[in-house]
Amino acid sequence: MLVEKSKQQNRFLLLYGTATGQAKAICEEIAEKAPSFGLFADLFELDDIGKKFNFEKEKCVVIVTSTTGDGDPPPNAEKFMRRIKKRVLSSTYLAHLHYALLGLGDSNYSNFCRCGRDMDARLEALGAHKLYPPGFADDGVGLEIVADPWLKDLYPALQKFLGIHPTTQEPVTETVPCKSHSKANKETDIEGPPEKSFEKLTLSAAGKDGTDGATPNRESKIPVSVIQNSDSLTSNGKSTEKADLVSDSAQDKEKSINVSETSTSIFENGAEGDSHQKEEEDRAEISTDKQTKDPSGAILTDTSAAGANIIRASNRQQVHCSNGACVWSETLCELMRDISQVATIDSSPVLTSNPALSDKDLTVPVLPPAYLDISFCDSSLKLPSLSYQNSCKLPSAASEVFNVAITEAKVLTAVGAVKKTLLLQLSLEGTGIKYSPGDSLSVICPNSSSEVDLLIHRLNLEDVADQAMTLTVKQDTKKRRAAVPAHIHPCNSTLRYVLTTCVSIRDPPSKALIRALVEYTKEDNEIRRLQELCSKEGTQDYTRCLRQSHVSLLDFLCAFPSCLPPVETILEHLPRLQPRPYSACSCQDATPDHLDIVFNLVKVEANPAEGRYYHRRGVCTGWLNDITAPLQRGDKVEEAIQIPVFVRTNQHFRPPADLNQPLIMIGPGTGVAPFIGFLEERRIARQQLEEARNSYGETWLYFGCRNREKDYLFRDRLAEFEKDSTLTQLRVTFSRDICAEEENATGSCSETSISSDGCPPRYVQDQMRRDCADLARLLTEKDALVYVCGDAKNMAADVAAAFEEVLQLEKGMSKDDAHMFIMKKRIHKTYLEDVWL
Ligand SMILES: Cc1cc2nc3c(=O)[nH]c(=O)nc-3n(C[C@H](O)[C@H](O)[C@H](O)COP(=O)(O)O)c2cc1C
Repeated sequence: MLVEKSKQQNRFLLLYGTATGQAKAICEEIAEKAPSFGLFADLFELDDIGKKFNFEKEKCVVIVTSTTGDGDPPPNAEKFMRRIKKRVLSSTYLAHLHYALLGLGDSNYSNFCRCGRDMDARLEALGAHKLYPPGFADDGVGLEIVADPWLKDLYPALQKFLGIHPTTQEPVTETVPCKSHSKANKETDIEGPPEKSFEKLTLSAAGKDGTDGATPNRESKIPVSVIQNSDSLTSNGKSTEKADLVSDSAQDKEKSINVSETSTSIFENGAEGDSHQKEEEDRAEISTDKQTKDPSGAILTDTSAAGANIIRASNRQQVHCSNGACVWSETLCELMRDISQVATIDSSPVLTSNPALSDKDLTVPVLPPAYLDISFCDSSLKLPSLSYQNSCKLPSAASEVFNVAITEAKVLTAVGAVKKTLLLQLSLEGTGIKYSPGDSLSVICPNSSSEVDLLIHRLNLEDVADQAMTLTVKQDTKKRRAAVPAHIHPCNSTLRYVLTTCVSIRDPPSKALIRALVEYTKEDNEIRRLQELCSKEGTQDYTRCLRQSHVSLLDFLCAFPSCLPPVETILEHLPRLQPRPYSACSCQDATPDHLDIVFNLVKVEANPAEGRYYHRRGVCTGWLNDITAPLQRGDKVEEAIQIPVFVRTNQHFRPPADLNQPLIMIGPGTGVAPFIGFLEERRIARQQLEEARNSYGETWLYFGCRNREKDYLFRDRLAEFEKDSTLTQLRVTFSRDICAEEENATGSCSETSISSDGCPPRYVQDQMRRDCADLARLLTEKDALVYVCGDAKNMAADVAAAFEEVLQLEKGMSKDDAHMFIMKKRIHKTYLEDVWL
């Protein structure tokens, strides 16, 4: 049908570049809505250029692209970028083309929306014309703040350009508002103008205008009693909605990656690990730091294993009353209180708007059409060998998926350290894996079994969770291009398996999901609050309450006890569970048989005041910690502990081939990981090239941690690198070792410098300022390569600011000039970041 319609003059080309699926989801939404505006989209990846579309012949193009890595194009936009960047192309090459562009990025990264910006500049330089100004949406504060208005302007701009009269628009038929009073809007919204992707809810005094039934107008009246109810609830609110990543298209399927045998055993290991873990030790560690690179943008945390045990041991009564959902939720809350001694749910900030929205009209998204049907076979299923996520293409995979054995698990931090840091040694034997320092290894992990248990319990699905499940597309769905999400097995699997391995249950619920939940909620005050949270007016509330507080689906459902959605709705909206990348902390030339990764065990405590009702750990780090518990204890394991992994290459963040080239590496905490590989490689190259000994470029490393005795990672190895001059300068700062005298007494002199006030520098950037003469010389005279690895939010920006200060102080540059100097280095890829949120 699409092909046929594509021939029509109301067709446009719709292209996306994505690393984790958000740009694709936005494009799918555009394609879905286009027919309502009399338009038809041909949807492709940017890198389908030359294969599925001919850019030279297109006249109207819409592009949505994210940025990944360090300002790089996503993997499926690289070829496109190379094509349009060809120098031979003239300034009129694309003069026939009109385009609209939406860039996605995150302002926590230095190169905000670099790919979108570069693409826009390049298209313009090639003579293409903008349909209207590009949008650059920030995932750090909420994509929809920019994306929604940009999307609103898109259809009229396309209609105008393609000469489609606005009156030829089809009505939006899927607009259905909420259940009780807002149910009233269903019918009226069906009539509503198609450009409205939101339905309007108007509040008025009770009884003034049939508050409960359907009203003929678009604006329905919500009784004051309801408003007061919603006010009496407790909560706060915040930001952005992550686009759903649900429907990966069939074309994404690549050759089957069968990791199920291992995956299954690993998931069992996970559950086992849950019960074995050293709770005492774990409880001593409290950290809210996000340590792993998380492509989905979600905090990596995990449920306490104790939860599962409590749940398993509990007597799960199914009490049916007029409000069954409520009963389930209360039971759940009881369980959660046991786990974490949390306060009562009704103290949740998720429940109260701030600033108050109770007296505001709300513009809420149209009800996304339901499109999945689920059926269960009566008997429980012994899971067959399943391919991971239904063989759906894995983002950024530069290699096949391999099952690798964990041969060693070492705790690098001392007892009492604030965070526990683990080093895992992974055997490469028989895998053929090739990697270079700077590359990452993505670990395919399951969700926490206890969290899945809790979710199944909350959704009242225990009876069917282990039965054979079949997912199909609803016959009468209004969703265009509806398909079972490509990363979910449509049959021969179980709900427990899908919730464990295919979908992300830790992300805050999207606005589209919240809108759908309205339909399955009984209590008026909860309905109103759900409407607020998914409304345009509640954007700030959504960001604060859900995104910034890292509220999970389970937290959210606990806050809304009368909400009991069918699991199909949940599966329609949950994003795909993403693999977690970790920098290689080794060098293949030095240790060909294994690859090391290092990470902090992420922990987030329950905090009802922020809407989190249960203690959790990183999805991946918690799991890895559990399954390696025997290795950490030094126990002998009979069967190898295997995990599925794949390699992610990094084109730029790698040591220079030329040993003469000076480099400055900044890697506090686990940010030091890639530099261990860098230094190993340089050491070997230096040994091999005798002559290089005389012209070896200066090699500086800045490392920072809290305490010298507790979390100085790789202390001995760094000392060895320093001793054999692989490292020419090692600078280490300790943020919590405050006494300068003590430092002097115990520290090695080369590690840290004491200032005239007797205080050692606390952070790497403090130390950098003290080295300003050397750093300025290295930057301006030697064009040293700079590598920064670690936390994006604070450290990376502070380090860049420190470099700029150094240039101002030592070279007399103005603030702007210093900024420009570093900016140029970024553009020339001599200032590189590998950072995470
Ligand atoms: C590993 C990683 C690197 C990123 N690097 C950048 C960056 O350099 N600049 C930027 O603006 N955003 C960066 N982002 C943010 C993404 O562009 C943003 O989250 C976007 O919404 C993702 O869209 P996608 O799912 O379509 O890839 C990065 C995200 C990840 C996970």
